[in-house]
Amino acid sequence: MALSVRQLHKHFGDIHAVRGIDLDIAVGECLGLLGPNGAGKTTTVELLEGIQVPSRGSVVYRGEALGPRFRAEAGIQFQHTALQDFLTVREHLTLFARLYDAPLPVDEVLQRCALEALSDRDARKLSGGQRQRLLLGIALINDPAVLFLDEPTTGLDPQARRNFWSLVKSIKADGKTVVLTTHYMEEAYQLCDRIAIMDHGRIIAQGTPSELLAHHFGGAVLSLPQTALSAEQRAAGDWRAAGDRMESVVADVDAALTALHRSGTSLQQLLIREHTLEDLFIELTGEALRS
Ligand SMILES: Nc1ncnc2c1ncn2[C@@H]1O[C@H](COP(=O)(O)OP(=O)(O)OP(=O)(O)O)[C@@H](O)[C@H]1O
Repeated sequence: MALSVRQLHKHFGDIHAVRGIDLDIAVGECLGLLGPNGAGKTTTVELLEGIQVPSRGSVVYRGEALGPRFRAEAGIQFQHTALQDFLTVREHLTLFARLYDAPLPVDEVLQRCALEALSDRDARKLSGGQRQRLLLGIALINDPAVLFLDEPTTGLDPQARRNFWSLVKSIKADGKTVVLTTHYMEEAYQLCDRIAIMDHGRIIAQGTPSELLAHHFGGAVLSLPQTALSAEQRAAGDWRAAGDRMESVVADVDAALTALHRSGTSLQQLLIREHTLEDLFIELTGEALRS
């Protein structure tokens, strides 16, 4: 295992932010931590990074407590406040490279993160996506074995987000272990081999995306325009609003369609789709992820 966590707890005064987490992250795996705001994702990642000290429990990296080996082999993508005014992209990478005994050549990291054309630009003049690529470059400067990305694409436009995903995929292909927190279901689906869903400081489900879906759902999701359902049906609680339509998670599609047909509901505009991770997230936490 790259990282093993046992019975991890973190208190901030009266707030019990992390409440007994057990987690194993295999070498070369990309693990995604998902959860609603305040679930404890950032605190958990900071405990894994050694930035926060657990109130109770242990974090072990390759069989050892977090120590010099972990610090040499971990890469952390910081928030943009870590960037210095007046320094260029290249100067940032050079500055952070000095912190390590055997950093990667700055030019290699520039190329890796598609920053070559921006190397002399003042970091304050970067777009959101370019800044995230610089922060990723800083995290990669020590050629880490394990990379931590905390909400790396929040606030990026869809194109910049996709570009960032391609970069992370190429880094994964090098065999690096990646720990990622995200609010974006598609990001988790695209990048993560395994997903842990957190709520109220606990992991409430974990597995590969397909395992999670297979374990929690049979059947499918039915979708009808709101106008196709009677007020009584809408109030019954089996249907939830999804834009101008209503959706219902059903275990037995045949039985559900027969019941709808018998009740006189028009099925002309019926859509049937597979379950997604978003459905699972809502089912488990009662909240929608930010899209
Ligand atoms: N340094 C701190 N001092 C006091 N409380 C804290 C501190 N850091 C986090 N918390 C609290 O711990 C809980 C978990 O916060 P955390 O930031 O880990 O959640 P999160 O899942 O990352 O949320 P978000 O998605 O909003 O970033 C919250 O109630 C938060 O207010």
